[in-house]
Amino acid sequence: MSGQNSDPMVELKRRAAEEAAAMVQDGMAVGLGTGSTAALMIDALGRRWADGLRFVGIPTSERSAEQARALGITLVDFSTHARLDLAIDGADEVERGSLDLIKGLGGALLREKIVAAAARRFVVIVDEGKLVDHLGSRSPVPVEVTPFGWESTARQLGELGARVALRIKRDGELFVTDGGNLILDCAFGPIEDPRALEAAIGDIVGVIESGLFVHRTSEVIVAGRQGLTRLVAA
Ligand SMILES: O=C[C@H](O)[C@H](O)[C@H](O)COP(=O)(O)O
Repeated sequence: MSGQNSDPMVELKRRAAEEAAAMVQDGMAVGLGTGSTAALMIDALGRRWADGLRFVGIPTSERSAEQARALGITLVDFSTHARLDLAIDGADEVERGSLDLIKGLGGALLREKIVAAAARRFVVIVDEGKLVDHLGSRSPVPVEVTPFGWESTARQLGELGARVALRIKRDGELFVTDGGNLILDCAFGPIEDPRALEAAIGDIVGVIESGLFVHRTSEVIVAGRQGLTRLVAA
């Protein structure tokens, strides 16, 4: 992920990732997100680590763990760090105003949500194309479910008004999360009340977690063609 890229938006996302990485201070416990934008941030942290910054990280996926480890970053878990100073991650959609999110198109939503919930500050980095007026406008809501009975779980998610698709990889194999579960991508269209929908999804037996992140975001760093913008939760 390191090195120069000729795509101007990737360069802007790299700047946003660097700005987020600059928030990490010596001695912090930091949640390390997942996805292409979070990978730019982990790269930026790797450069700071090489310059002498010392912190510990809890990764939100095996992918991010591997990347961080390769950069020499010390990784820990919740047994020693039940509370994190900061977590930094990408998102699939960010609702203007509320800064509520949809996450999980990369399949890491469960660990990402656990890490975000444990963090004193949760900072999100996105490009401006991820900003929406209503969550669900473009992205489905990924829902992690147990493999046992997933068809029944899918039917109940459908009854909430979603078009439900079991996630399959490009090679035709089932997508299986780091936790060994399945993902149901639930297209609801624009969501009027994300908090109520998150609760309704969570009530369905077989659901482990949804990719709706409501009232969790502290700050969003947006990479746009005009430069970087910081949006702060009210
Ligand atoms: O499960 C994946 C995560 O929620 C990602 O943070 C999200 O999908 C955004 O990824 P990207 O930065 O690659 O668009």
